[in-house]
Amino acid sequence: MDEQKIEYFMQYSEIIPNFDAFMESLDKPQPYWMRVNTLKIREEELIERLENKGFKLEKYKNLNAYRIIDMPVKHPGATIEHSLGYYYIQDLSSMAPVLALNPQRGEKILDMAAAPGSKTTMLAELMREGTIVANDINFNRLKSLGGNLERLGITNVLITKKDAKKGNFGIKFNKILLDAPCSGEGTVRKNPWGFRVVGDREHKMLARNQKIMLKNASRHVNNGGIIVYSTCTFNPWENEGVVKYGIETLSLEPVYFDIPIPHFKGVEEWGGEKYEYGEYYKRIYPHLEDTGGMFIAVLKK
Ligand SMILES: C[S@@+](CC[C@H](N)C(=O)[O-])C[C@H]1O[C@@H](n2cnc3c(N)ncnc32)[C@H](O)[C@@H]1O
Repeated sequence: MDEQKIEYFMQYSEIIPNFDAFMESLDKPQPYWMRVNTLKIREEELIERLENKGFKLEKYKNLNAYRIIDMPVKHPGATIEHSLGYYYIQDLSSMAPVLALNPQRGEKILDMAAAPGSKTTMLAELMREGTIVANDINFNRLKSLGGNLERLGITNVLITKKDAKKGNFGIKFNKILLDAPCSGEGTVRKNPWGFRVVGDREHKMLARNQKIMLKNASRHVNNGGIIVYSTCTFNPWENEGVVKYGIETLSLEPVYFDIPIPHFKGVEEWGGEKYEYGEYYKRIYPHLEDTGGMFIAVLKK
């Protein structure tokens, strides 16, 4: 990692537990993870097929998620099984917001910033039946989303192209996933060349937009319904700060939840701000399970 990035991540030395291990992990290439698409194939059948081809896979707990230890191809997407939609390449950390949302058969779910659809496709796979509205503002990313839905054989998703800050979706939902656009610090291992260091001003601007999106999410969820707010960044202004706004200004209620993926609780103080309810939030760090990073909170209306 170059000096600029080292200096950048040092701003989190007080809040990220076992910080040396965290910094070391950022320098290591991130292993690939995959999720079996049981809408198209049985888990055992796919694993047998891939292992016969020379893949070495490690199942993760009772999830249909696997760490790819070794593979006979340069990229895990370069197989016929992938083209057939039998599996989806998705980091374990990115599965956590969907597990927190806990989709159920028959629900109406809005995925407000959905493309390219890692979480939408996982929602569809877990809920089997029901309706998902998958929204994004970026046309090219929406095309990838459409391609992924088609490849995975998912037919219960409506795609919309609205601004999550102000778009009106016409109906209310039982559950909303707001996987918000963020500074993406948790993707630095996956994309070391694409990762851009940003300053306080940009973090604050992102947080402002995230709050506006959360407000729009709150307008679209039924009373008693839940919003899962997630980002793939570590910055507390974009995480605990946005959720604090949801609790104090939008009258949302934090909900305790659990996920089978190692994590730490939310931050209580950083950058001149104090935050309550840390124990309600999950922070997934790269040095815990050799993944990317993720923040997740569940809020009830
Ligand atoms: C973190 S990514 C979403 C990843 C996606 N949930 C997944 O798991 O595949 C954030 C997304 O927000 C979208 N976005 C940015 N600004 C937006 C806006 N104003 N309204 C809707 N989507 C927006 C971006 O195009 C991007 O696809």
